[in-house]
Amino acid sequence: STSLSNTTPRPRLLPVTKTSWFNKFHYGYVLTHSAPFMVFLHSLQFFAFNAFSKDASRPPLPVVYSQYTDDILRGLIKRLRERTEMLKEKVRDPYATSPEITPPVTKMAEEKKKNDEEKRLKAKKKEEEERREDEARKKAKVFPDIICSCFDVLFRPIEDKMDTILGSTIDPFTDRHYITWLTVVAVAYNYNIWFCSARLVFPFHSRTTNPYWIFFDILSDIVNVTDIMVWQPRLQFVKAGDIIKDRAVTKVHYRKSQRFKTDIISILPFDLLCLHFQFSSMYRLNRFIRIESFFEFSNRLESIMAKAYIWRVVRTTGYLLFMLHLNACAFYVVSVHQGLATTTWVYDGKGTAYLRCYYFAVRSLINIGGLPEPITTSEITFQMTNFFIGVFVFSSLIGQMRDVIGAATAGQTYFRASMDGCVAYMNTYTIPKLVQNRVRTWYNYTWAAQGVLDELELLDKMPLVMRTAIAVDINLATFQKIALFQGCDQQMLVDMLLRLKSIVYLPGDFVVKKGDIGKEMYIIKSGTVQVVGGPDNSVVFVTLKAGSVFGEISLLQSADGGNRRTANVKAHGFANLFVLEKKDLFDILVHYPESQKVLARKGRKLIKAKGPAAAKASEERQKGLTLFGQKPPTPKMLRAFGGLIEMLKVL
Ligand SMILES: Nc1nc2c(ncn2[C@@H]2O[C@@H]3COP(=O)(O)O[C@H]3[C@H]2O)c(=O)[nH]1
Repeated sequence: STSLSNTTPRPRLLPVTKTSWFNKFHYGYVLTHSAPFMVFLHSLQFFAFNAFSKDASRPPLPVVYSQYTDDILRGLIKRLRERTEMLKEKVRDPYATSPEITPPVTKMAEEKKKNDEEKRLKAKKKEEEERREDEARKKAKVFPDIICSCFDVLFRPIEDKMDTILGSTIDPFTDRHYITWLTVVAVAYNYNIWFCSARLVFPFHSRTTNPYWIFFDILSDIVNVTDIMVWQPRLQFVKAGDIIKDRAVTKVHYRKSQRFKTDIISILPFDLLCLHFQFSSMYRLNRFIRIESFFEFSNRLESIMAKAYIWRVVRTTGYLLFMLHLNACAFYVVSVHQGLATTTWVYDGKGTAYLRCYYFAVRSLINIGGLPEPITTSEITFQMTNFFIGVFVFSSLIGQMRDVIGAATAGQTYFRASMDGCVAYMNTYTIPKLVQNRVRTWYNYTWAAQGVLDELELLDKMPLVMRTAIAVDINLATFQKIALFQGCDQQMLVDMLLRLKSIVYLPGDFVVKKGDIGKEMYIIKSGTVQVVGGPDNSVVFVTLKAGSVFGEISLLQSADGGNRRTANVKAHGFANLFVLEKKDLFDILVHYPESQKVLARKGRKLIKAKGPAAAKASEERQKGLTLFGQKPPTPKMLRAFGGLIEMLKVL
């Protein structure tokens, strides 16, 4: 075994000759039969070597009696070693290749399995959806079932593809993809109503232009069909307050609707009649009834636009232009019917027909005047109708335009009216010009800074949850940074936000005056205020910036009877402040005992921090600059906080 355990070549004691296969076999036979003799010889040699060796501690050199056996055994050991290594490896990594274990488990195989599973689930879901859809359709007796089935088969691949892009259903109010798509549908609708009517009347069809018309007709039809088959069936809707997002149900809901019927009628391809009759846009007039798609586009666009009035103005202008377009078409028809250039009133056939007729329509409908006198009965009837349409329809459209613009500038109008009213009032009571100017400045600055005079009035009609969302969005981040409120309950901060009032102070205005009774505290939204004192309040002790709180001392010490302001605070530039009234603060704190404790602790700390200022003040008092004359010493303040807590407990 000593000789076998080592793979390095060993010195040979016996000469080895090269042998044939027969000799090897024969040699093996001899080896097995003469084994006892060999063992004896080996032992003798071992003892002799040990006895005569100079260095007995050295291990004996291995003896090879048969090169063939030695090689076989070495090969066997090598294979055993490799196998051991492989098994060790397998213990470390279970995915390692193993020859005796059935198919190798790899990550790729796992992924494939996962994909297959996903595909299977998807197919199952689809099957389930189709089954439910069939059931719902049978229940609802959707019209027209055969057409729907045909379209379903045709559009299934597109629907599947859209599933991955759009999701199985769409929220029609917020989904930007849908609103973009509606723009395409609105363009297609406008193409049909403007061009089909013009093509029907004016000589726009010719051999050269017809291919273009056909191309655009087909394009607009593709848009409409895609809208009906792919987009509309996946629009979510509200049923008994629930938003229905199940594709099978939304599809059936659409197909059951009146709109679907109108849509189907609007895309019936009467154009195919052109194959038999003359090419005309008359066969496309059914496309006009899909007007709801345009209104839907208009409403959705309006709801997402920041300045919706711009779209309203464009839309109303569009209505005006379309009325003129229809009138131009009607004028051309009447002219052709009478005979072009037969009278002075009809179109004389010169120049671009559409442009000339449109010009006539503008002059006639908007009652600009300067028109040739109608002569025949049909001319007089036409002109009279035009005047009536002009008076009623156009005046209402123009009135609508005025409303749209008026609504857009309503805020500005309210601000102007409010300011004018105030100025008139000040003039009545002959208020000094200086004060009047300050009032005007306040109006202008407040409008410029906030875009509204009274924020609370604006939010008043909203439900509490909406007001909270808006207040949190605008001010919570500022509040969380205020040292006094850090560690307070978040809900308490939200409650506070809802009671805040925004107010603007002009440069130099006194926000609080020393000795006044403190009824509210302030948080600076923007701008700066200064704590001032000394003769003529000319000494600035502290400048407070956005996010600072002031006016809290007189509020928090009121339980102890000390409810007077301890300093003068005036606005440095324009200061936009939040006001929190004392009553509101106390009402809120009653519900948050933990935050109340935190606030009391913070309050004590803040007062301590203001200690040096008070010390400075006392120094200055000696110099004649009384700043915090009535501010109580710190221990008293602590008692004040204690008193506040007691009072709140009683409350
Ligand atoms: N007393 C005092 N008030 C300060 C100081 N710095 C800022 N103030 C604020 O000035 C405010 C004046 O009115 P309050 O006494 O209600 O609350 C006061 C404080 O919030 C200071 O150093 N001392």
